[in-house]
Amino acid sequence: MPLDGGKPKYRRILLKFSGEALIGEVGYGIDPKVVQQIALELRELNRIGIEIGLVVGGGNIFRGAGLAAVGMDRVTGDHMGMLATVMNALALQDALERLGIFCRVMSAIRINEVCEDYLRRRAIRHLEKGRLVIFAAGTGNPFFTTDTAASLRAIEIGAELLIKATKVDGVYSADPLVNPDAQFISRLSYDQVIERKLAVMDTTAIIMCRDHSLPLRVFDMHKAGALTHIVKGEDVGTLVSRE
Ligand SMILES: Nc1ncnc2c1ncn2[C@@H]1O[C@H](COP(=O)(O)OP(=O)(O)OP(=O)(O)O)[C@@H](O)[C@H]1O
Ligand SMILES: O=c1ccn([C@@H]2O[C@H](COP(=O)(O)O)[C@@H](O)[C@H]2O)c(=O)[nH]1
Repeated sequence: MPLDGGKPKYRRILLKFSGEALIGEVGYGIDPKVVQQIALELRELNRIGIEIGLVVGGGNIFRGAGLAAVGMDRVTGDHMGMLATVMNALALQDALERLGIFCRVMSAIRINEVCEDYLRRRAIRHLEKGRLVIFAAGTGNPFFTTDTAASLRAIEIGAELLIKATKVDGVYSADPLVNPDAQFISRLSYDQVIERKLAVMDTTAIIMCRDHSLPLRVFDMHKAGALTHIVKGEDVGTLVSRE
């Protein structure tokens, strides 16, 4: 969806996609149709000069906690989870490049034959040159999540907004996929998310956003055009900020 001449509100954003949402209709792994849809939306933002950092989860392939629950060493499981995010990042890079978008995957774990190492200054340089940067392998440390990696990278690169693209259309009073009576909430403070234990994003990530006054928007990644509306400053999904 074009911006119709409207000036974007944000110049640099960090977008976090759930890995699980990449499953789409294929049941496991990566649905090429979902990846293509995401790439098309990102092309529009890239075209109008928005600097885009991306973090993608790994829940469509492995999560360390899930592997530990069936007996695997937790750290090994987390390493597998981080490697899963690298695979997702490569799939997104491929789809973006096929649409003509310049893109770099930067990994928090060294895999030099596959992608670049994460270096903050180099990442910022890529963004300034109009390249989309996909931050892979989370924080590079076990016991963290890609939500926390997203808030960390957003703060490091000076993003003006952290956007969490997920399966639900915002933050609810309880998990809407579990509780059909959950109420949608359009605005919240960081402390309200923490005190009310609203589990849409992990607490470490919310605390980092709070401590660095980084606004967070949660929206449904399947809604076509929603990203463009967000970048224009429109009220899509839920905004978590200093109130
Ligand atoms: N209060 C709440 N409001 C909205 N969603 C909630 C809430 N509590 C829990 N959730 C759940 O949180 C999920 C958001 O997490 P999501 O699956 O997008 O990310 P993730 O777990 O970080 O990614 P991945 O799938 O890669 O592991 C939503 O799908 C929703 O079901
Ligand atoms: O900094 C990090 C980020 C992620 N992991 C591991 O990867 C998986 C997948 O990430 P999700 O955020 O759950 O999508 C996660 O479950 C961890 O096992 C990590 O160890 N460190």
